[in-house]
Amino acid sequence: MRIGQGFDVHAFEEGDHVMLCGVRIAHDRGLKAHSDGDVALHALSDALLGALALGDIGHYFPDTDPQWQGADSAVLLTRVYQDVTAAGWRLGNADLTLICQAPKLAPHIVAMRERLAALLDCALDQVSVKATTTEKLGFTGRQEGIAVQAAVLLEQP
Ligand SMILES: Nc1ccn([C@@H]2O[C@H](COP(=O)(O)O)[C@@H](O)[C@H]2O)c(=O)n1
Ligand SMILES: C[C@@]1(CO)OP(=O)(O)OP(=O)(O)OC[C@H]1O
Repeated sequence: MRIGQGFDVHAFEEGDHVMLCGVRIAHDRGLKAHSDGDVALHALSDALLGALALGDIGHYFPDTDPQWQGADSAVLLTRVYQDVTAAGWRLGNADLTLICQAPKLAPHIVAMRERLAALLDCALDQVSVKATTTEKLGFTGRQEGIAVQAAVLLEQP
């Protein structure tokens, strides 16, 4: 077994939605990024890479490369997971904590888990998505951005 963890932050900017775990969520702000800004998929991708000591997504998909401008982070995650499976590993389980004061994420948790399960070709109970505020403290509490922590366990089939 291998364990990995990932962490990512993106700041809010003007916009009308955020992408989280591949799900489009209406909001009065967007997330500033080179890609589509899916901070949750970035943290998860980093956790998968970290589990196998393969580096990070900035190394795989540099934000200086126009190829990844506006990229769908689901495509990036899929590429990362292809490398994981090609190396002989598969997901045991993943657990994500999404940290923001807003938007309210509870109504979207099931859709996010379903999307992750589809992207990682696994069962729903292998992917957990949780949300927490920081009680209005810090940059997430001031609604300046969203942070995500991800943990994964990989197994060899
Ligand atoms: N953006 C968020 C943050 C939290 N929730 C849910 O609210 C509940 C209370 O959160 P705490 O800050 O006290 O940890 C909890 O059940 C979260 O799932 C949310 O929906 N959206
Ligand atoms: C995804 C990539 C590539 O488009 O850019 P961003 O969307 O800015 O995201 P980040 O988490 O800063 O780093 C990974 C990237 O290089």
